[in-house]
Amino acid sequence: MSTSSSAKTYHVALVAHDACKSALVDWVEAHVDTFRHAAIFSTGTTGSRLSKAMPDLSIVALKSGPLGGDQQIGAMICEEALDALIFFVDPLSPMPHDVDVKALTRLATVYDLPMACSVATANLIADAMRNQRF
Ligand SMILES: O=C(CO)COP(=O)(O)O
Repeated sequence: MSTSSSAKTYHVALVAHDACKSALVDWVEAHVDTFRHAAIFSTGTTGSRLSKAMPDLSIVALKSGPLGGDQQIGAMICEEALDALIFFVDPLSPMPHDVDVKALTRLATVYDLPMACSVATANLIADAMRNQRF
C-alpha cells in the first residue's frame, strides 16, 4: 500500500531593512532547499535582492516598505494568507515609516503568526517548515 504525503506549500513573508538585507539574502541561501518549496512575499527592495540572488525561487515583490509594502503584508496577515513572517529589523536606525513597521509586527502578534525578527528565531521557523511542523 502506498502512502501519499503532500508537502505543504508555506506562504512566507520575507522582509529586511537596508542594513540587514545582505544578512537575509545569506540566510535564505543557507535555507534554500526549504524556500524552494515556499511561496515568498517580500517588500519591494528586499524582493528584488532575493530574486537577483536566487532567481529560481517563487517571490512576489510588493511595494517597497516605506511606500506601503509593510501594510500590504499586514493586509495578507489579516486575510490569513501567510504562514510566517521573517522580518530582519534594523534596531539601530530610525525609520521614517516606523509606524508601518510597528503596525506589521503588531498584526503578526494579533493573529498569532509565527514571526522572527532575528536569525536565531528565523532558524527555528525554517526548521519547523522543513519538518512540516506547523
Ligand atoms: O522598509 C522595509 C520594511 O519596513 C523594507 O522595504 P524594502 O524591502 O522595500 O526595502
